[in-house]
Amino acid sequence: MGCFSFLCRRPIASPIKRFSELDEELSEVQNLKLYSYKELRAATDDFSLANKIGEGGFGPVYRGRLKHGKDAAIKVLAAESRQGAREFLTEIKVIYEIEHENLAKLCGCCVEGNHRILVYDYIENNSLAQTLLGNGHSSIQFSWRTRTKICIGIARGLAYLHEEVRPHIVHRDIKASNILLDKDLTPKISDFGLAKLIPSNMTHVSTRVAGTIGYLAPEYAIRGQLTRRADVYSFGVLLVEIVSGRCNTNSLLPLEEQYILERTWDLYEKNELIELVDTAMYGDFDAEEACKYLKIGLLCTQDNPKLRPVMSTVVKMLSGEIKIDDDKITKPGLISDFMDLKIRSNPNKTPTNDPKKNTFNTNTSSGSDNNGELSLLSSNTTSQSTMTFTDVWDRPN
Ligand SMILES: Nc1ncnc2c1ncn2[C@@H]1O[C@H](COP(=O)(O)OP(=O)(O)OP(=O)(O)O)[C@@H](O)[C@H]1O
Repeated sequence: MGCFSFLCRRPIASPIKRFSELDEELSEVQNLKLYSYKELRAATDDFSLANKIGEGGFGPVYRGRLKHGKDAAIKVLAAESRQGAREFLTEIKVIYEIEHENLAKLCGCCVEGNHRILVYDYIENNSLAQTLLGNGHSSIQFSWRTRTKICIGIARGLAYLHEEVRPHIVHRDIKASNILLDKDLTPKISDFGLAKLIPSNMTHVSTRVAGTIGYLAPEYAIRGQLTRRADVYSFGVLLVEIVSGRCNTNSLLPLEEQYILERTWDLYEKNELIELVDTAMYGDFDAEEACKYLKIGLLCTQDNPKLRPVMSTVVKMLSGEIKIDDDKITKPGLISDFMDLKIRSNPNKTPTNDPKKNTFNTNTSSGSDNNGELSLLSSNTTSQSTMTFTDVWDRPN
């Protein structure tokens, strides 16, 4: 059995050089609210550990109170961040001045010396990864009604990005840790650092592949051809996670249950989809609607991207405005089928169910900054294991 590992080999450019090139682009963003480092330092009590609320691939995130009493989430680009200055700029260019009930609001940024900091509206109830999929570490009860509201909200946010904003925006990293919940549990899509703008005269863009294993559409992961249907695929995976209350991959389960899409398809074929619905609701849900949601998840993750519905249609399906045609569902696309690859954890590492730990990044274009190698980027939330990722992919005989 051939076995090879993909390590992070991205050369780390001098931050000053990277910043000066990108600052020029930043100056083109109109009406950008700039915060001083001093103000953000005061808001977070000198970036104290007590105010730290999380850590992603970008760097640490702090809760802070701004001058006028408004709470903010303050995301500091870490010097060693693998997402880096480019993602900082993308985030600003893509979502600054875009407002929608289901999108996290970027209020402004700080660009002083080597400091690069993003400032967002503070969203009270953490992410879906930390709450619904957080293995009981949250006191929030996700009733069936709450789940439907969350699914429809995310779908609306995506439909807005895909179909209403010009040029259209593909998020590229839709996943449970990028869906934040406000005080009313309204979902807010966050983290636009990987987003791409699709010019109106183009059906797709060819790009370096980035996203998270388990949510990546196979045709995008393999060929790097990005369309809005790649987000639809990721949404489909997320939808099944929300209904089932489990992560897309769980290596602690029996083999046939480990991968959520394989499991969903298997149950769909046996007409037993109800088995997948989260037992944490103790049977208190609308069974027909829950199975319909799972079928919509399957429609969104079909292997042929053209068969996946567009997000405005998904909104209508979820809200019952249009009926779904059961007979039209075809098998989900799985990266493992596509590449004949199975993903397994490094045997020396404790298996993880943390959906936040598998950010995938490969360059399909020539002249890449990592020589076209596949790499797995750590996006750990724990401070111990930042950027040391050595997962192994196995190629079966
Ligand atoms: N606007 C916000 N309001 C409240 N908390 C936030 C906000 N933005 C981020 N957070 C918190 O910070 C954590 C880290 O967020 P971040 O977007 O940097 O990384 P991530 O999505 O968890 O991981 P990755 O970088 O791999 O996508 C989130 O899980 C959340 O708990």
